[in-house]
Amino acid sequence: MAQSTEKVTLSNMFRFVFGQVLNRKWLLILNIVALTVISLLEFVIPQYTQYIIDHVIPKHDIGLLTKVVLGLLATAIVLGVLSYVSTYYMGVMSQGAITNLRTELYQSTLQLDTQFFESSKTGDLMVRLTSDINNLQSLISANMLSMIGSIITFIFVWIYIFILNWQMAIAITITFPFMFLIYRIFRNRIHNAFRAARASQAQMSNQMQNTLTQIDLIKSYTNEEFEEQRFGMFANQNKQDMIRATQNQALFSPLIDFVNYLGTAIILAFGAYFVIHHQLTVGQLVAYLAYIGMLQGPIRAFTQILNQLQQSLVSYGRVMDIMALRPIIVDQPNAVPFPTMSTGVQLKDVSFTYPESDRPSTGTIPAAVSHVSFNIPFGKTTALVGHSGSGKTTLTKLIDHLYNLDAGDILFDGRPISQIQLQSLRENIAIVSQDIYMLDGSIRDNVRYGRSNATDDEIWQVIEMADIADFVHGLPQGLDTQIGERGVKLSGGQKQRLSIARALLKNAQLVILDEATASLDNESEKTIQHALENLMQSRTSLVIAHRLSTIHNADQIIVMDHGQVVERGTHTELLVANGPYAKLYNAQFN
Ligand SMILES: Nc1ncnc2c1ncn2[C@@H]1O[C@H](COP(=O)(O)OP(=O)(O)OP(=O)(O)O)[C@@H](O)[C@H]1O
Repeated sequence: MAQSTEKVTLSNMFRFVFGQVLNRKWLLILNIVALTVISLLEFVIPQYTQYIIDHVIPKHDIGLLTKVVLGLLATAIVLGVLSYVSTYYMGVMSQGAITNLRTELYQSTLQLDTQFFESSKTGDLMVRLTSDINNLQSLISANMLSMIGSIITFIFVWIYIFILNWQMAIAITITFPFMFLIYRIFRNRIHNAFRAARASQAQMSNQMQNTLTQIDLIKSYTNEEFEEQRFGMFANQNKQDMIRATQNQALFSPLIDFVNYLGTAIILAFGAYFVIHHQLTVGQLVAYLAYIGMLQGPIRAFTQILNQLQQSLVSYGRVMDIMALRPIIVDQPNAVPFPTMSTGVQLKDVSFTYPESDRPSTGTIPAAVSHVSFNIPFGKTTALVGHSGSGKTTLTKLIDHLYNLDAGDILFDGRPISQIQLQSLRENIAIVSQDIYMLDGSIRDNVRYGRSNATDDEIWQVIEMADIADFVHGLPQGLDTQIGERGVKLSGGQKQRLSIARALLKNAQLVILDEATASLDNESEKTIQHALENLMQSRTSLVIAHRLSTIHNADQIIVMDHGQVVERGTHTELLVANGPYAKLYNAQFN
């Protein structure tokens, strides 16, 4: 997987998030205008009070009082309307931006190579796609936009106090580096604490995900308590990480306040000195202190927002970890569609070792397949047998181009796999494995996943061929019957036949059966065998089987051991040769 090297910095994060808002720039402008007018109106409202106290009451002018009160109410109404407009459109803007981001992240995740998914944890990915993206959403909020105003105020006031009294301005400016230092120290500490908290949240989410999908296993081994403890451990870790973050936040604000008070004390000391020496009037000192207060306001607001920024920054880093990845397996510029086969598939000296990231941390793993050569002749059935771990499934993944080869080549009618368009390749290969995936939906949805534009007639045709038509006819809602997440309402054999119907609908040129009947008993296997024969009929097929009884009739049998081909021939030839195949066979039947 190729990785880009964009840094996780505040400016990159803002560019990334606000990049999503720029295509709605009128909404952004509307919001900034609304927020500015709201601030102005909020400033005006106390002026009404002041006016009534200072001018209306002394004059006993009831007419003026009515006007001023009506003016106050009118201002309040405008304020309310603007506040509604700004909150509503801010929501529209941030939801739109976040939906875009989430969709973009989802799309780029789906594009990634199999290797990425085999080495990632689902729970962690879920957290990145949901709550990490939500954390970015808070960047597009009224608080964040009002920060822009605060920064402008800060700059103006700072320049203004220099003009008023440069000595005191320098004195107050001396406190800024301390604030900056505190900010730097706590920024890292809060950032690290939040990063740890996100990681432990991902572990919690993984644990939940695993438990919910393996609930039968947990119940049958009565491991509820064990899983509860494991979850408790992750939840506790998350609690501690969050407490650490809170502790740092709690320390950070008072420290910044202290430096602020230090500044005020310095101004009071200097100011009083200047007043005593008649270099400053009392009124000027009071005004100066008021301006210092205006300087400190944005700093305090910023320190509060820092917490949010750090959370968002951690999430941004986690989102970018995925956004920055690019799939390695992509179409070459000269790639062509899958050929209409007439000779078959040829594996030539194929070698492959799983990438470093997929391996267990201890021990070295040898090549999963090494120097494998054989043909899968057109229209014939080739069987692949061998001990567990001998590399059979790996070969099917290589044929489906889920991984790049380390060496050698796989040719489809003489055309190298690297020169065939990925989508076209996978459209022309149907894989039925023992892991049956049923979608949350109807029988029709599940079968039609093989070809999205198939008609009901075509669906019935493949259901017929997969020997499951009687069952589907017997259901009250026929094709519309919901089979629920992971097809819980169907037996293993029924699910397998539906997956065969799906593969039949795909009408692929090459069919791969990877232990397709391994999880079924002998009886079910016999009924499915017929469906499988229909699937393989007049197609080029590769069949992996542990139960050797199922591949007697294969046109050729390839025997694998430790990633290498050790024998090949028909069932009869291999029995006569009395080699590894005969050993496997005798072990099963004697
Ligand atoms: N995703 C993976 N990452 C790392 N190593 C893997 C991965 N999948 C398989 N392996 C290793 O590659 C080797 C070949 O595995 P493979 O699944 O191809 O064997 P197999 O013959 O299909 O086994 P079985 O009959 O048990 O399904 C094994 O040593 C296995 O541990």
